[in-house]
Amino acid sequence: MKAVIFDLDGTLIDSAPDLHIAANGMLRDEGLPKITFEQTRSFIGKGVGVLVSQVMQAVGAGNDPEEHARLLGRFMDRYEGEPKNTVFYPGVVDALARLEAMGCTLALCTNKPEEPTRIALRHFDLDRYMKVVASGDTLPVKKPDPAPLLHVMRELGTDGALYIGDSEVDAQTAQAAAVPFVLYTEGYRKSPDEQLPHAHAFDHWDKLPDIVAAHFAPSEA
Ligand SMILES: O=C(O)COP(=O)(O)O
Ligand SMILES: [Mg+2]
Repeated sequence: MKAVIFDLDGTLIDSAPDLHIAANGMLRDEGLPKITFEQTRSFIGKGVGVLVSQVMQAVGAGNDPEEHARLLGRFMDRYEGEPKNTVFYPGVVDALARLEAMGCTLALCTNKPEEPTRIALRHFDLDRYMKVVASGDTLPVKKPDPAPLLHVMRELGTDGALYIGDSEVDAQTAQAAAVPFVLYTEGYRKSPDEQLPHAHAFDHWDKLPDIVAAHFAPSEA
């Protein structure tokens, strides 16, 4: 099986604008100061719980667990609707269609919680491509733990795959799962691309089908 598993935020879709609007809306409700777009962007990748902790830390709102749970609830109330300012990265839909036509089996492994993942997949008509979906709360652990990625592979019934993602968390997850990692360089990573262990990298989705084809091509030997 040619299994290709994708990250969501920063890889297929640029969701940072909606996450930023939800974060600043929550802060405004609480009478707390705003954060910058760059701050929000840098807080994406480890799930909404970590994002809200980092927002609280950035505005000096402490780290009390009850306060965190309350603010997370307020954040989710604002985030969970239809995405309004989230867009595909250029070329994603064509690339997914080409991969499918090449006989690849596609799946998703994201740290975004199940409900907003479901809404985003439906909104962007991505659910038709993804045979298996693991979200941030599908298992008790999230990426960079390898369990969610291994879970997707088990559900697909394969022991080999490629993982496509944009961040340090995705690179670590793939490494821990012993799955080759393909880095999309235009997402939310904070380190230079050479510091993220990867088998291949691409900066435009037009380039991914050839990378996948070469990876799964039978070797000459
Ligand atoms: O919810 C997040 O923090 C990131 O989600 P991702 O795993 O799709 O990048
Ligand atoms: Mg990501």
